[in-house]
Amino acid sequence: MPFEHVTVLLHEAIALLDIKPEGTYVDATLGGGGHTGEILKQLTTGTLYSFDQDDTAIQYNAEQYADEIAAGKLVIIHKNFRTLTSALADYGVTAVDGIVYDLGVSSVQFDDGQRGFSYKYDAELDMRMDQRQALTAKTIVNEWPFNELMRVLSRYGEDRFPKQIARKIEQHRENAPINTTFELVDIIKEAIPAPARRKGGHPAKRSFQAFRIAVNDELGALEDSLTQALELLATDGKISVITFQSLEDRLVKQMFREKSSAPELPAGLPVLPGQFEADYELLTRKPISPSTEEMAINHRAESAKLRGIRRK
Ligand SMILES: C[S@@+](CC[C@H](N)C(=O)[O-])C[C@H]1O[C@@H](n2cnc3c(N)ncnc32)[C@H](O)[C@@H]1O
Repeated sequence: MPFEHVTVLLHEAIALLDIKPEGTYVDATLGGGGHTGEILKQLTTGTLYSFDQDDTAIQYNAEQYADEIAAGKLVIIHKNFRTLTSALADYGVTAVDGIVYDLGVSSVQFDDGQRGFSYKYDAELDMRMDQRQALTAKTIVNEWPFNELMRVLSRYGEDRFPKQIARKIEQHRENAPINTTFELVDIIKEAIPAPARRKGGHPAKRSFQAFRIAVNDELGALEDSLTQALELLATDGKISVITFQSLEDRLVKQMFREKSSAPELPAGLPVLPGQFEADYELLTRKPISPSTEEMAINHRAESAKLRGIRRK
């Protein structure tokens, strides 16, 4: 099956890394291998370590980049990127020159009717990026208590009706388990007041996003991984991150801002030059968005934002 994922901000994200041909790089989100391919083109004696937790992405790229893998130029790692430091240490890597993140799910995951990510296809409620993981959307929807459901819906979906949706889920699952995406869509539609149902896109969009983030602990994994990535950077090393929704973007923005701000000066003490400077600098004061041309040909690009940071 062809892996039909159109890479967003391909050149911009890699340009921010300013690749050294002999350097050590990480693609934290291999997917269809778009960013990986771009980095590989620029490496001579350097090495790229590419992570994905999804078996489909791993299999596809193992074939696509068989020559680079055989030559030792590319190492594919089938792990969650929250294990960044330990997974790289397994290969003797303790410092890197650049890391790229292109977050979320790929079009292949989203459009695979069997994976349960989309409200457009009827499937078992799954939503796992990592097929080896135990927790699925079905467990969350059927077993998590009302308060947890409400927290997930309001925090990760910024849903307008978290209480109503959580209540409706609770009522339905008392009678019979909620097994499929379409059953969940119907319950969400039932819970949302009629006038609101017609506004702001598909009524289940926000709730599906919320459950997907919870199943994959996307924000937790990102925070853990970025904390490690910042420490792994060598001097002049860079990170570029593409986000697709406001919660992720806020997290990246805050972490980068904190790292690139000078520590507070102790009152009254003499300060030596350079003593109280931040160790990192922002490469993007404002996030970079895709061009109107890119947005016109790829609707996934519409919400994308790219941020970068450099270790001094
Ligand atoms: C948007 S796609 C990346 C597309 C890729 N940059 C390209 O050009 O084809 C995101 C990929 O990252 C993977 N992914 C997301 N979160 C992950 C995590 N915490 N650990 C490992 N892989 C993750 C997903 O499985 C998916 O394949």
